[in-house]
Amino acid sequence: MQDLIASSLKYQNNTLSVLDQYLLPHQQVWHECDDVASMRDLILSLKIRGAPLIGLGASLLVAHLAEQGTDKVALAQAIDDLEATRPTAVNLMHCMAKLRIALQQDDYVTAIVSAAVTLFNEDIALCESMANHGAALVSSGDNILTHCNTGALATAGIGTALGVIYKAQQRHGDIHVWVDETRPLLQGGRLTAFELERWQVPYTLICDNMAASLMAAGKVDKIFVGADRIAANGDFANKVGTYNLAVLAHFHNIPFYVVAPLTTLDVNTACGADIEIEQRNSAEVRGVSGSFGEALWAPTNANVYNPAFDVTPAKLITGWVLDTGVYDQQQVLVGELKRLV
Ligand SMILES: CSC[C@H]1O[C@H](OP(=O)(O)O)[C@H](O)[C@@H]1O
Repeated sequence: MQDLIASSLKYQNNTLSVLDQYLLPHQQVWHECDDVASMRDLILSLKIRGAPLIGLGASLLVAHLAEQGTDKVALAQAIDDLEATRPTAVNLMHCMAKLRIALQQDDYVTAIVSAAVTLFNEDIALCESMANHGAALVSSGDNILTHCNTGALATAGIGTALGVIYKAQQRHGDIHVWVDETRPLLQGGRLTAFELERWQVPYTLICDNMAASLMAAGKVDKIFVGADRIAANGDFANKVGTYNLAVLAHFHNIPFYVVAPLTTLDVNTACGADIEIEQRNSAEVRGVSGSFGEALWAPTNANVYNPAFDVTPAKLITGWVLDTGVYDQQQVLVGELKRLV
């Protein structure tokens, strides 16, 4: 398989490597991965994360195993095992479905490798398209609020919502970003801040509970977030805390956009209530850990509610920014999204 290089995932000299996003921004550690158990651990521990990226990482591993001579039965099991790691981000299921089709071909090794490479290169192009469509919605001087991390670290390209912000900054040169730190795993404070600094985009880091007062003070002009799964009716699941922002944006009449590639759209899921929300380990809420070590502040046995995502209803969304264009509520209401796939 050819070399494939992205910000936090690379296949180089027949070796698959993952940048440990749990240790960013203060440590940059790459992990080599050549088996399903390792990839499952990397995905479950969010060392590799981001809806598009986990699908691409899993796909490259299966392609690597195929080239190494793994038999069809073991490859089918690998696809099933990887698909079962995280239930919400549909990009993973999209990628695994493509590999299952490839596995049915006579020359399944070539077909799987070709599918994995295509998925990777397609994602780069999808990011560019989303960014161009989304950047057209940004005005000079905008203060944009974003949640979690949706940049190059989470995709093979420049990202989804953060790709829009990056492209808008290239065009205007005067935007500012409010970055939700995004508890409990701090993808915003650790990863989005890291990426915006790299891109020299002015930003201000805030705790998630500060967004409301910024909106009330008129300091937020637009909100752009990513998605893990968009249902057929336009409802979507995204990092927990996204719904909070959507309700606040609606109350304050602030445009609220979801940015995602078509691989995030799941027309087989009718509405947001049908999206399975990943429940994560209690320890993530009782304290925090990362490259700095760990801190435990809650009682050791504190009961915890820790959904990784929440669901935002279509009625709170101003626009859906996809690689195919921008869609408003009226278009989504009449089923425009379903016609895209
Ligand atoms: C372009 S990434 C989309 C999505 O994935 C993130 O979740 P996680 O960090 O748990 O993988 C977050 O919800 C992003 O908005």
